[in-house]
Amino acid sequence: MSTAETTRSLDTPPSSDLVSGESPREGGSDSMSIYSPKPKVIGNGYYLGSNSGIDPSMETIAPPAHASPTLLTVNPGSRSDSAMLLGEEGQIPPSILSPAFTPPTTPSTPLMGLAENTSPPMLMEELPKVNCMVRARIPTTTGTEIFLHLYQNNIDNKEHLAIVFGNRIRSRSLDAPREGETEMDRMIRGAYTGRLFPGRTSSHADDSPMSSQVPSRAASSTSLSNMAPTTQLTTPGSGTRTAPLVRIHSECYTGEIAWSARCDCGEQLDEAARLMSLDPAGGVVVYLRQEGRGIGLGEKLKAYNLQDLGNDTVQANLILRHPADARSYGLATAILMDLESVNIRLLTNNPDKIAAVEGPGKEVRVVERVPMIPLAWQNLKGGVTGKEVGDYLRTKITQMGHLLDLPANGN
Ligand SMILES: Nc1nc2c(ncn2[C@@H]2O[C@H](COP(=O)(O)OP(=O)(O)OP(=O)(O)O)[C@@H](O)[C@H]2O)c(=O)[nH]1
Repeated sequence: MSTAETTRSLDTPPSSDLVSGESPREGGSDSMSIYSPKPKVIGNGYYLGSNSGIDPSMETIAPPAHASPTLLTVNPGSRSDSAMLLGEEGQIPPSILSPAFTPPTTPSTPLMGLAENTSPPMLMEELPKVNCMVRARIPTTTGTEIFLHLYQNNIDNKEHLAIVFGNRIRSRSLDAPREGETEMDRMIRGAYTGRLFPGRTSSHADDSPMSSQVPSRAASSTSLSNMAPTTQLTTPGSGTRTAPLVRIHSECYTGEIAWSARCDCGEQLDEAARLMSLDPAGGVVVYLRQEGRGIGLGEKLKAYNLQDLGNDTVQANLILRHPADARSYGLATAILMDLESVNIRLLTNNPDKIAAVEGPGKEVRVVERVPMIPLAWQNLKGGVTGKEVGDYLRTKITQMGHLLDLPANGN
């Protein structure tokens, strides 16, 4: 399934009309982030892992991505490929340390050093507030119909998305009545039950001939509060599975749009969609606009050049003064709560993502992890292959703790 349309930027200012997660608390957005390793920050801005030979006492708060770089002296005893880039004096040429021109707007907090990569992620103190602005039915090229939900939030000005499979999952914030709106307004923003058809006049009643095939949840505030959740707790691996499949997917322009074989992001998105379209419990792809593990597209492209110069995906981020992973998942937690999908089966190999998406108060529960095994490693067609993706996957396993066994053939 093509994902091009889901990644087009529609940046708008954050809305003041936001619906909160279930247990909002006081606090600033600076505490929003979780998940990623905390970098060592040298001087006013260079990140290195704890195996860098740098005095750990120098660890401090990460500066903004556009902060001026500070040159770094590396430990001569641990000279690596990346250190080779640092020049004869062990210093990074200023030309490498250009400011981030596409800094992420999703806030993230300090991250842990690489050696601490497997320790539990810090959880945010407060979930962001999210509001589903509009929803629309998308018939896809595979024949599966999806409902695309567009969200605004109170911590960045990006429009994050939820791609909903099946007809059981609805957004509370979308369905909530808005002051002064007409039935036509509701239908135009997607707050209808069932299916739209020419001449339909009510968002609630569905008198279409296809009504038996579509959801029939009423969309009033009283009926919403009485609604049963779309998910029920299941014992993993047994019984009827009613928890939806969920994929928390981070934007990857290169892998989803530019046919990149450097990563498996496009393959993962397609495979998640395929699995969800087959699953009776339905599914949600929460599509977070945190390109390049949160560093932005421009910085990711620089990281690719550094990879071509002999560094791996983690080293490249570090050389560019970014953490190995700058993402956060509070928005995903809040969106899943809004979709009343609080017991989920999560498609991931990333252990930190599991802990992070559950939220500070376990607002969401991952009742099962469903691994994402690269198609090529299963000898299936359609997978991304090649040296670059092989190196990338190996680094994620060996350095980022991803729960995946390297294939015996070393593919
Ligand atoms: N900085 C950087 N980001 C990358 C690189 N390759 C892919 N990405 C980004 O990584 C993100 C996807 O992360 P992955 O590590 O593939 O997967 P994950 O979400 O951590 O874990 P899974 O749930 O198991 O897939 C997307 O935002 C991509 O744009 C790279 O070499 N450098």
